[in-house]
Amino acid sequence: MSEQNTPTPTPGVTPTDSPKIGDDGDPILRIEGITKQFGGITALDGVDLTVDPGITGLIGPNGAGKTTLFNCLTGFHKPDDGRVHLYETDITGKEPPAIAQQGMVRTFQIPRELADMTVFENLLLAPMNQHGERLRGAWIRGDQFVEEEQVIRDRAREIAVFFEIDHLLDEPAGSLSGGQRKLLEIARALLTDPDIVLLDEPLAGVNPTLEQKILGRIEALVEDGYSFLLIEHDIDLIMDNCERVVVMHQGAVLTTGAPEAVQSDERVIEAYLGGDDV
Ligand SMILES: Nc1ncnc2c1ncn2[C@@H]1O[C@H](COP(=O)(O)OP(=O)(O)OP(=O)(O)O)[C@@H](O)[C@H]1O
Repeated sequence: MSEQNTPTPTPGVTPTDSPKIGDDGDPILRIEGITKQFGGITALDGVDLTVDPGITGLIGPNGAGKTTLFNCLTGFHKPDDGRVHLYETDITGKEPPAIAQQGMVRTFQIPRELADMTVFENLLLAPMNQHGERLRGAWIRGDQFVEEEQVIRDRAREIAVFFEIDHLLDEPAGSLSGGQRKLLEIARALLTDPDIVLLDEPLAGVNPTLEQKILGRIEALVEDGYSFLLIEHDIDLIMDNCERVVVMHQGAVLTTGAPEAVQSDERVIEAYLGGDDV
């Protein structure tokens, strides 16, 4: 990422009691043999993958299985076979709130905000839905118990400032532009205090200025110890902004590696030229 896109990191985004793990280089995610079928369609055909700290791009032609993998990792679909470990914890088959409590959340291609509620109310809902130890710890400052709702409200405001949507807090979420909805979606994910966020095409349909803003925020969050797995169809954007790239094809991992290596891999070129658009 270019320096001009780098925002000032906002300390308030990083919870005081939740050190981001991964400095020692251990993988965040270990995915072993994940399969998923829909009727006669094999969407995932034995996905093996480790995801390291930082920002990892996930690419592949249409129908490669990227979104289905996100769904299987975050509990929205139950895999038919295989295991998923988040750090040392086996999270296979758990429900989304339980996986969020363990430290992994996802955003959706089509943001899922509640249109009739305000932006602020939408932000408050995210952690309220994720009651658990991870957030509860943040409510204790020293020996003093701070009322949970006030802490959540404060963090919601901090994160809104960080994503520059604080001027919209009282607006109905349904009145936001497409790009602002994407910012709200990521902000909501951050409020659950994750270690890793799975972003499903967060930049699709976003204008270039906002795109750079979102990328800048992600970069700042990575510096703060958060990790991201990012589905994106704009290959140049993935190559410019990701430390590692995973390529999926026909329900399996075709290859992983540094952007330059992946870009020049004949199998990757063939997969994309083989029919589908990027
Ligand atoms: N709920 C579902 N029911 C039936 N088939 C599904 C379902 N979800 C996904 N599929 C099928 O599984 C395969 C993988 O789809 P998936 O959406 O995971 O691919 P993708 O790589 O995310 O594609 P795209 O880049 O177009 O979003 C496709 O053949 C798709 O039609």
